[in-house]
Amino acid sequence: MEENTVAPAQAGAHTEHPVTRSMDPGLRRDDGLEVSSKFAELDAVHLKAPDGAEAIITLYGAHLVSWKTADGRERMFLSAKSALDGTKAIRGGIPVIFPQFATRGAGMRHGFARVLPWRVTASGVEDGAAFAIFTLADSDLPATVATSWPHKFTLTLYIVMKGSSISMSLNVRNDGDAPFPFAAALHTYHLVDDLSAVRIDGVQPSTLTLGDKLDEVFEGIHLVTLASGAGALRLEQAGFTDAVVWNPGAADTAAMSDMEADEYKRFVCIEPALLGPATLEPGQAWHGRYNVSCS
Ligand SMILES: O=P(O)(O)OC[C@H]1O[C@H](O)[C@H](O)[C@@H](O)[C@@H]1O
Repeated sequence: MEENTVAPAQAGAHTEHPVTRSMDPGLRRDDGLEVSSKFAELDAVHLKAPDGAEAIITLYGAHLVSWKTADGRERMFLSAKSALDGTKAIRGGIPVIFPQFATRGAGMRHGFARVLPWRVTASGVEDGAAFAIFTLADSDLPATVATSWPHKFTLTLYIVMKGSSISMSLNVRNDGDAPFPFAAALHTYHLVDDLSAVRIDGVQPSTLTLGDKLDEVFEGIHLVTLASGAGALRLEQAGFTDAVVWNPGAADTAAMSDMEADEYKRFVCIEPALLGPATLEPGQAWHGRYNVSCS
């Protein structure tokens, strides 16, 4: 199985997902695999590594809503007012953004992947790490969505974690006979003690700090460090060429129905992204990789 690190992306490669190739044939998979738990009203997979690290991923959006490192510390922000019933995108954790980023296109804001139920196709423990694989394909789309985005594709999200690290790999494959454009991101809401103490390095020549609202795209990103009262995080990305740093600040938060007034002080989004849009040729696949390590 892949190590808990980010390997270089292979844009345009035809390779199968590394875990799918090496998966123990004895593991439960496809329709033999049981969804292990509920998170509020949503079906979810609860990953537990032997060292105590834990993660919860809802099938709705293949959305990681909680990640606790082996020391028991929660690392993800999740709004107390977030919808958790499948009627609206979850506010916090790691939304999967595909095939459109924000309003950069004519489709659904931030795409449909975060608001549709995915399938879990494998999960288990291997080499001391807990992992799960989630899939969404064109055949899973409701007719209204399929009509507005009429392309044959398979999205695969692989999550593996142990100790103080988590790795995610988002793969997009074009299963059709015509090229399609897409954007993708892992819209990570990092939990912090105090937004004003946040220091971000690796996105611009100087350290980036946030006082209030910020919504900025940085290009050519590989390694970002996030320091805050909650410790330091090392964020590595490959395939995702951009990083979006976002916090709504006080005024925008007040206007949001799914956030408490003060909650903006407790997170910063640093989102590995391929804003492109990139074009994927028939039969080709794109791989975006992301690793978060805490110290
Ligand atoms: O409210 P959402 O649709 O979840 O979007 C939340 C935010 O996502 C990204 O960070 C964008 O850059 C922001 O402009 C947007 O406000």
